[in-house]
Amino acid sequence: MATCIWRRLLLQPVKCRLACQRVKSIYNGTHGFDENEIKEKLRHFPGGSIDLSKGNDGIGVLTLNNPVHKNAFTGTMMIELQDRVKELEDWTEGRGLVVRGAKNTFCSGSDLNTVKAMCSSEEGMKMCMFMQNTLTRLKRLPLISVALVQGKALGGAAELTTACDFRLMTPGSEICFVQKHMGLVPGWGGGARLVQIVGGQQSLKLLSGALRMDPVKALNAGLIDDILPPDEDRALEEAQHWLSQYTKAPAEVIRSLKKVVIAGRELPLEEALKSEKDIFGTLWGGPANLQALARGAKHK
Ligand SMILES: CC[C@@H](C(=O)O)C(=O)SCCNC(=O)CCNC(=O)[C@H](O)C(C)(C)COP(=O)(O)OP(=O)(O)OC[C@H]1O[C@@H](n2cnc3c(N)ncnc32)[C@H](O)[C@@H]1OP(=O)(O)O
Repeated sequence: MATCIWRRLLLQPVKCRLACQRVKSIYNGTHGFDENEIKEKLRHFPGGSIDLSKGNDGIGVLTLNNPVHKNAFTGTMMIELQDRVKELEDWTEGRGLVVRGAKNTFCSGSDLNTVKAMCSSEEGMKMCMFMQNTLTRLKRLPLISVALVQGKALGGAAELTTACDFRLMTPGSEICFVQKHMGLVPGWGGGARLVQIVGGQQSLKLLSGALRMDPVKALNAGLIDDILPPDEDRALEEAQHWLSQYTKAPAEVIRSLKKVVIAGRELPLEEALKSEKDIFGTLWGGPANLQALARGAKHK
């Protein structure tokens, strides 16, 4: 289906096509998915918040905030996550994003009270489609995102980390796909994304063993990109510093680079190549390009 949407977009004129890349959800009415219906249900399970701060430097910080329950996702937090992702889609100055949990822990997955109250297969599927839509949009944001894992990232939270471009862990933290222990498989798209990140063999081990991945194991498995120094209170600063090596350039350049990678990741080769050409065309002869030429940049 995603390929179908991309195909349709690629038949449109360049300007419109690039604008339309914002249509990024997987499920809609044609799949029998009624977003308003599931949102109405999720509203019955309130608590916590998803906070977004957007820095003047183009770096955002998205905080899962429900520390009394280890930042577990309540129903309203799922809705708020979607709202914040929409806000980020409209943030044209954005270049980077850190996703983290409040109070030095990451997130313990879905709120178990919400899970217990929505235990029919039909309700589970609707929640799963809602979260897949949101996390797919998060992964497709035209900015570079990094999950900062302090403390535990369990179940749905482990899936959330895979919806970021990069993952960082602090010493003592843990990522664990506990779904097997809950009699489940990943449902927020984390299974498919995990395979893209670490490959099929490693994914099978991580999921079927519900392996508890400490930072060293996670780094060796290719699940994370780095381990931060052991100063919990400076972790956000360290993550922002780490991210800055990938975001130091004009916003339009970073955002275009991410779009090229999304196309390469998601489209058949010929379509990805055409998309790359279109994106290239938006930068060639533009301000950043002309300034670099005027500077006579050397890449020693
Ligand atoms: C797998 C499916 C997936 C989905 O697709 O939706 C899910 O994500 S289901 C959720 C999977 N996660 C869990 O099962 C986590 C269960 N919790 C734990 O294992 C532990 O609480 C912990 C996260 C390892 C933390 O342990 P500890 O440091 O010892 O703290 P407490 O256990 O005392 O927790 C403090 C407080 O927080 C409540 N809590 C923790 N996680 C959740 C949660 N996911 N939902 C609701 N509440 C949660 C915990 O019950 C404590 O509350 P109080 O007892 O009221 O103090």
